[in-house]
Amino acid sequence: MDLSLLDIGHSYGRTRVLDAISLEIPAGQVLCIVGPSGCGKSTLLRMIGGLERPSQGRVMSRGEAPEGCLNPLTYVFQDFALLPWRTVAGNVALVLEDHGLGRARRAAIVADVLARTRLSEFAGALPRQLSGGMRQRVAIARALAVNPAVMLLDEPLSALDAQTRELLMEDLVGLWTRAPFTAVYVTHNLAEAVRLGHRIVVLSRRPGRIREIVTIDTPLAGRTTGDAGLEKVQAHLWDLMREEARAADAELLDV
Ligand SMILES: Nc1ncnc2c1ncn2[C@@H]1O[C@H](COP(=O)(O)OP(=O)(O)OP(=O)(O)O)[C@@H](O)[C@H]1O
Repeated sequence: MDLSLLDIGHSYGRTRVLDAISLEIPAGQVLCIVGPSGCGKSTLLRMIGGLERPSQGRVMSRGEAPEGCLNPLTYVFQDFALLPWRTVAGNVALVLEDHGLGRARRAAIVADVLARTRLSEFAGALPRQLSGGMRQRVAIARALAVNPAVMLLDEPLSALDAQTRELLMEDLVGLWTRAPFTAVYVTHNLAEAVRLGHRIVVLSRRPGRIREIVTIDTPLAGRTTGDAGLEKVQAHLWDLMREEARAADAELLDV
């Protein structure tokens, strides 16, 4: 399933948050969205996911969701959003309830996504027994369980330390390489964007408009931290954002 954003604009009261956003989100690619604080990245993601309706424009989908898809647009949040009283397997199984799947089918899906996220041996653990990185792997497993048409990730690695982020990026690349998925990935972190994005959309400060869309042709599996080509792209992204990030920062301090 491909998504198209057609001339999206949005205001909260008198505050213009997004303006003239037109964008293609083709199946099988990871699209990263970067931009200064408060430029409307999360708002745009909520609109793509149908949680909020834009004041102008629309989000269109084309084509079928993948076979076995139980929830076409599925979120992964920064804070993991796991139920503390449910085990790892229980948290993943939760999203499979009420879909008319038999017990065996549900168990097979849970086993499959826990294996893909290397969590099988932690199936019976509770979230509080896990590290932050593992909790986020559970959240990713839970998202994969519904076989979404598009996975919507809002700063999924921001709560994690640098080493854990690195490991999670490797996990995401591995997951995508074995079974390509479609994702929209909002991040502050330009290093994450150049590691994970096939295309990177740079938004201006509020109201967020598209400043540039950067395409990276290097396959995800071939990208490494410290790669000179990627660092050059990252520097270019920062050039696009630096002044606006400073202005956005000052604006927030004024409030
Ligand atoms: N429900 C809402 N009602 C009113 N204003 C809102 C609402 N949600 C977001 N905003 C405002 O819209 C602007 C964009 O917010 P949003 O969270 O989308 O930006 P962002 O780019 O994701 O920010 P950050 O990088 O800091 O996470 C901000 O000024 C925010 O205060």
